[in-house]
Amino acid sequence: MILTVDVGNTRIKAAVFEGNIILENFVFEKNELEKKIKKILEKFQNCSDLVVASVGSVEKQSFLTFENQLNIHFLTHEDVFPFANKYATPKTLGIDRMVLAAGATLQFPKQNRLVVDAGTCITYDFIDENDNYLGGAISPGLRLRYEALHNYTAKLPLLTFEVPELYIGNSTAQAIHSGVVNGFVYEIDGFIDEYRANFSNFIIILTGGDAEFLAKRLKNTIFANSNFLLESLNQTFQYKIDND
Ligand SMILES: Nc1ncnc2c1ncn2[C@@H]1O[C@H](COP(=O)(O)OP(=O)(O)OP(=O)(O)O)[C@@H](O)[C@H]1O
Ligand SMILES: CC(C)(CO)[C@@H](O)C(=O)NCCC(=O)O
Ligand SMILES: [K+]
Repeated sequence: MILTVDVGNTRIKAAVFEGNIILENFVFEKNELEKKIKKILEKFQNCSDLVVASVGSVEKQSFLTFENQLNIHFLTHEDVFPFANKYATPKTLGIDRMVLAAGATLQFPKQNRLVVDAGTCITYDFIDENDNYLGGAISPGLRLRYEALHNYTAKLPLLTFEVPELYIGNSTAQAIHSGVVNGFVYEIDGFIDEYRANFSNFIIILTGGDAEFLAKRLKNTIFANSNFLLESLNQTFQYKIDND
């Protein structure tokens, strides 16, 4: 059994795998990290390896208390990945994006792949059919957009996600919901259209905290899987074992 941990900028997600099957999913806050992992390992005593991708402030040290229970793999740029990294600044590429790209490369061989991760930030990652990672885009995620409008103005309230009734928002609240939620959907559809116009033989994978909502709203049809990063962590680890 493998315990995979995704430390995002907002929260931590984890899953226990037996082969390719998820036995259980977990979501928790950073300050609960040690307590929660301890609990997971009490329940799943056959876990042999812990695989972590962290883009948050959690460092490798936070996992070392579990070192005598199982092997710790804190993924970095030094690990082996199944694609050629053509990013101009490969060392600053987020480890979550590298893991997503690895999952896309391994799961969807010999085709162009676009991974859209709608989390704290929206990230777009493109790996071509020859397994070259080319880059993509980073933009503010849904909640970040609501927060930015409030934090950087005097008059805009902090609202939480609500599906707008209209695209012509007829009140402050409806205008904000329309701008944030419709803008978010239009952005993603716009990017997908652009990629589709330039590449054929093409798969789009959608994941992240807002994937479920998006899957219903996008005009483009896509492969949506909220667990794609955790599944990709499991696959990246298997790949590392086979190729190290
Ligand atoms: N309970 C929740 N807490 C925070 N965000 C949530 C929650 N449920 C859904 N979301 C949505 O998920 C988005 C954050 O996504 P996610 O949890 O994947 O971010 P994250 O933990 O920072 O991960 P990553 O850094 O990998 O994007 C927010 O925009 C928000 O709309
Ligand atoms: C963009 C985020 C915050 C998304 O989680 C993460 O991948 C990150 O911190 N990336 C570093 C910058 C880059 O990927 O080029
Ligand atoms: K993200």
